Amino acid sequence: MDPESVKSNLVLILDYGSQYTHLITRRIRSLSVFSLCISGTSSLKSIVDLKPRVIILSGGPHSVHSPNSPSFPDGFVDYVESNGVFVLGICYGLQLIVQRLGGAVRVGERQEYGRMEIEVVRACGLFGSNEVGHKQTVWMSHGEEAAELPEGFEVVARSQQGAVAAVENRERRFYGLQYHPEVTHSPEGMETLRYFLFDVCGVDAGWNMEDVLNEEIKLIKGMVAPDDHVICALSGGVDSTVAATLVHKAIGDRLHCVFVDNGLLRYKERERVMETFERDLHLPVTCVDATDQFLSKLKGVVDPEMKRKIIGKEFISSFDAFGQDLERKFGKKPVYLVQGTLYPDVIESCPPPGSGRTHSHTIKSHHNVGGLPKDMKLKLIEPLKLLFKDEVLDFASLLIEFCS
Ligand SMILES: Nc1ncnc2c1ncn2[C@@H]1O[C@H](COP(=O)(O)OP(=O)(O)OP(=O)(O)O)[C@@H](O)[C@H]1O
Repeated sequence: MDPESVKSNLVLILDYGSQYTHLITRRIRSLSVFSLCISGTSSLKSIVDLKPRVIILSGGPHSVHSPNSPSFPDGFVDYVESNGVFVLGICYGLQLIVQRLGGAVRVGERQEYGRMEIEVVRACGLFGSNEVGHKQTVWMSHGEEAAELPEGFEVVARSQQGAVAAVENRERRFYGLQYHPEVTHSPEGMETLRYFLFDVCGVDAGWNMEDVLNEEIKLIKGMVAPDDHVICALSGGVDSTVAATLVHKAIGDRLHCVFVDNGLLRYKERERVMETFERDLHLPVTCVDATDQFLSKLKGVVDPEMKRKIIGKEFISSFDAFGQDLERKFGKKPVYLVQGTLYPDVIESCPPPGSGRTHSHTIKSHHNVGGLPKDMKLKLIEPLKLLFKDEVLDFASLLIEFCS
């Protein structure tokens, strides 16, 4: 699928702090549809800029009645309606829709936690061809419930206790599930997400790792000028190795990898790592023996936090020295630093919604040794920053095929 089609089928998750939000993102991707997760309190502009086809409002630990409970921005409803964007609220997300569109949410007499049975009470795209009367087990986790629906909304499923379990307003393209379809305790949950995305919203599937790989190579080639040099610090772990292999595929030997032996490696780790890089991955790597440098600085230090800081600082100084060597050799300072940042690193570096801390749109990159210096001149290349770990493993298998 070409990058434009991927973008035009984007499913955007607005995160209200549920422990399952990443799982929703992951589940949607497993249906070959690209999805991104941003804070539920993001500005309207940051939502509009992404031009999502579908928006999912996640669950969260809040009450819609709390004064500081997180919500979508003003103008959101107008925006989605005038652009034909479909919206699905899950748990707290459903309650937000109900409350903000003129219905009422109250503390339920029947607070529901754990496995429950729900019954379809009205034929609806969310449940595909399942007819009225179809029962399924779902995972509930809510204290409040939709007590009055906004005008034009219909209940399409109820729990065994009679609480609202699913709602829709087809005309306005708003849908809601009080339960969590993304968890395996809702065995038919994936089917429901599938019906919603493909039958209700008409999303096209087709996002795949091969396209991601080709697109990343294209991006890196476009970004790094022909006389630019790039550094990558390799730990021997999956993330930096995959990132480096990809960048090497894109720019060849203008990538310079460094592996630092800090004297704290496992038995024969240095030999094993270097052999893997050279023999199996054909990745040129310089091994820096900094054992004395690290161990002399760590001598006598017992506080673990202090040790961590010293190690971080010494790593940075080893990378600096490596950069200077390259500058002497090529007559130009390296311009970029490759990092194996993953999507969870990116998401986790945003403050949780409702925490009172402001959401930052500049996502900080925190995947590095002991923190990068604030005045660092190197620009970052983070080719894996939109992928989850298991996606990186798929990506790696593909990359190995691609490189062999
Ligand atoms: N011995 C080392 N030599 C060079 N760089 C290193 C070394 N150890 C760690 N790094 C760098 O620091 C980053 C973060 O280190 P950390 O041990 O937290 O890795 P990680 O998050 O598990 O990722 P990875 O899978 O790449 O190891 C690594 O990705 C790598 O860029």
